Amino acid sequence: MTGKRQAPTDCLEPSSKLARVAIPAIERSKGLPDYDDIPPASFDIAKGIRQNHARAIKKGDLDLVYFKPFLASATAKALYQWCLTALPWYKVQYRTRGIDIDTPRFTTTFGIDQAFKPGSSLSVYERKPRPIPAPLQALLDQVSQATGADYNFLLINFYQDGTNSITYHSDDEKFLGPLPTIASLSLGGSRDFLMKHKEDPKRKEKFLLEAGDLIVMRGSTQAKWLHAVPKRTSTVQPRINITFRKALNIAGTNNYYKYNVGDGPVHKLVNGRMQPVAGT
Ligand SMILES: O=C(O)CCC(=O)C(=O)O
Ligand SMILES: [Fe+2]
Repeated sequence: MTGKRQAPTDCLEPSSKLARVAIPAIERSKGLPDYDDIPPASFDIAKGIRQNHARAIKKGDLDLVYFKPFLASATAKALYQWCLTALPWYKVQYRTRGIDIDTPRFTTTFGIDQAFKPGSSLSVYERKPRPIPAPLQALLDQVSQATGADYNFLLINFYQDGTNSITYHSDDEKFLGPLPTIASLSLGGSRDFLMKHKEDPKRKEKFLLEAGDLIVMRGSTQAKWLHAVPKRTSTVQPRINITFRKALNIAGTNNYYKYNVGDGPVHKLVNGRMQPVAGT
């Protein structure tokens, strides 16, 4: 796992946690805010894409593409601020194998799996899926174009400070299919991104992910490697990470909303810190 600083329960956090298809208006459900209220963005993602900054990192069963950066600095900043203030955030708590888990970061997600047919009932889902807000759909389209892969979900993490983390895991759930491509965009403060091989402990990688960077994990990377953003005791600036994925079926939608939205309150930024918002 990620070392001594990791809270023991953090180690048990499941790895689980992204529609080019337009999602129809979704009926409101209790406990979910009105997503039509997500404000539009003043920036134009398409104009903020930096070209020709991609490097392929292929070492046996490790298959990465690192865009450093993918977004121009001003666009990365504007997107960070917009995500932080416009999106509903959650701090999901759940019980697994008899242990209470408090997710050590804030999360949110948008999207619906590929099996969903527009017009069919959404009641089969454990939690109502939410349409991808326009600025994030524009971003998803650019990431899709640059990486040559399709995505239908965005999973978004907010690491408020060094106590926030994601433990070693791989995004290898069956509902992603074999050899999934997962693209991961960093915004805000820099954080270390660690990778280690599942079978060969000598094989390790470390990347300092900075604002605007996009790292893409492809091929057998999820099957053979783990990745983590460990806790830090040194001062780190708040960071947002957006991952792009393609869930093939309902299991993906149910899993992603369970672990990234859950049933608790929405959190918003109040005086620079995330706070639960009363009444939501
Ligand atoms: O924050 C990051 O860079 C990694 C996030 C991640 O691995 C995940 O959400 O599955
Ligand atoms: Fe991951």
